[in-house]
Parts: sequence; C-alpha cells; structure tokens
Amino acid sequence: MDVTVESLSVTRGHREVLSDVSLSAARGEVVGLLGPNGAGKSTLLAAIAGMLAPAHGSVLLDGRPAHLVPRREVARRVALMEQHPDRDIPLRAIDIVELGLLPFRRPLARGGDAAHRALAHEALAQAGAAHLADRPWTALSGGERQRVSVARALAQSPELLLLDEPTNHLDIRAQLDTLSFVAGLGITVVAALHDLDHAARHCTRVVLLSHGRVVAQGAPADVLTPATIAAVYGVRATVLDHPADGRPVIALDGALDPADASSPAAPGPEEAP
Ligand SMILES: Nc1ncnc2c1ncn2[C@@H]1O[C@H](COP(=O)(O)OP(=O)(O)OP(=O)(O)O)[C@@H](O)[C@H]1O
Repeated sequence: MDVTVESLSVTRGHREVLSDVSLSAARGEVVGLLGPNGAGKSTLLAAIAGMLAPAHGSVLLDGRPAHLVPRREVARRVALMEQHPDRDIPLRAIDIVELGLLPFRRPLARGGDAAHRALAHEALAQAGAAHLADRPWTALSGGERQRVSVARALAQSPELLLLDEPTNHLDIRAQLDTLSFVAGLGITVVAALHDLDHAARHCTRVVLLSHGRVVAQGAPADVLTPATIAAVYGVRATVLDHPADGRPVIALDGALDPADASSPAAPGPEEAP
C-alpha cells in the first residue's frame, strides 16, 4: 500500500499537534518516525490509520483519503500496533491475536474459527511468542505483551503495518528479530522508534519530527547527523560509519546545554572545546 501525507495538520484538544507534515511511504518501504516525546509520532500514526481527521491537508492510502476509507476495509488492510494497548481483559494471548482477525470473519462461515486459530498460532510463532499462547494477557510481562501485540498485527497479513515503538519492552535479541522480520515482510511499514541505531539499520527512510513539524527526512545517513540530533534531541552525538555496511552508528555523548541545543548547527563532539 502507498501512503502519502500532504501538508497534514492535526488538532487534538484545541491544540495543533501536527503542522504541515508531508511524507510518503511506497509499497515495501520501511519508514521510521523519530523525534522526542510529544513530537507527534503516535498522532501521525493514528492519522495515517484514518483514526484522526486532518484539520488541514490529507492522508492518502493508495490515493484515497484515509479517514474516508470504510473502517472495515482499513481494519483488513492496515494493522496498527499501538504503544499502550488498553486490554486488561481476562483473555489468553491466543485470543488477543485472534481478535485482530475479527474484521475477516464472515458471518456463519464454516471452519472459520479453526482457520483463524491456526493463523493466530502462526503469527505468535513468527513473533517468537508461541510459548505464550495459553497464558493470560494480564499475567504477561511488558516484553511478552509486546510480542503478542506484534503477532496480533502480523496475523492480519496487512498491506500497511503501523508500529508505535514496537521494541520498547523487548530484550536486544527480540528487538533485532522483530525489526528484521518486519523489514523483511515486503509490505509498507511506518514505525515510531526511539532507538536511532535501529532506525539506521532497518529503515529505508526516516522522518525526524519536533513539536509536530518535520525537521528532516531522507536516508538515515543524511538525517541522523550530529547537528540534527543536537537540534532535535538536545544531545551531543558522534556518528560513525559502520565498518561492514557504512550505515550510521550513533554514540550518544551527553546532554547539551539548552542554549546550544536550540541551534541547528550545534557542534559535534569533535568540534567541542
Ligand atoms: N488525546 C489527546 N488530547 C490532547 N492532546 C493530545 C492527545 N494525545 C496526544 N496529545 C498531545 O499531542 C502531542 C503529540 O503527542 P504524541 O503522542 O503524538 O507524541 P509522540 O511523539 O508519540 O510522543 P512519545 O514519544 O512520548 O510517545 C503531545 O503534546 C501530546 O500531549
């Protein structure tokens, strides 16, 4: 699925939290949304999923305005893995994954339950969570819940996968496995990420947000520079080329003085006195 966001502004609680945001994600691309807390990443994902109507501009899914695509069609073609899934209901992990398949259920379809259960088990296995199938959701750790949430999104076989911080509770192996797997699916992926190294490794393109606006976007090597990291995060960083493939590797060196951080040309460590 192709995603085009054009001059998008979104208002929440009488406040404009996204302003004039434009980006595109072509079929098969993995686009990372980066930026500090409150920058607007989750809001942008919700707008792409058609859950928030634009105040200005548009979100187009394969050329159609997202908030006008029928919800059932969106539910079949787009999977959104939210940051804080609000599900403290007494269900097992396998049931949570199967719930994601509800939009595909045909009324009175024979054998539908068994087929969906098989799909849900397959997705749990892909997410490295086969062993959690019969465990109660309420008794899972943060990382285990995260794996089940990834499985729920995968079970839908979506054409567009929207992920909100998909790795924040995962151990380092699970982080790599999840992102490598997702990036290898060949579908369009838009993921909000905090880890800049993950973004550099797995994303074809990154979009750096600050205060609801796009500060920079492009290939990770072009966007993740000491100057942009300083300007957006207020952090002094050293950016190295990975010896194997040349991708940027980001070493965080320390917090910048707020006065320095506000300058887009904030010095890298090599220039610091
Ligand atoms: N339902 C809401 N009503 C009003 N304001 C909201 C609502 N949800 C989010 N906001 C505000 O919108 C802005 C963007 O929030 P958003 O959750 O999109 O940021 P984010 O980049 O995903 O942050 P984080 O990295 O902390 O998850 C924030 O200032 C936030 O307080």
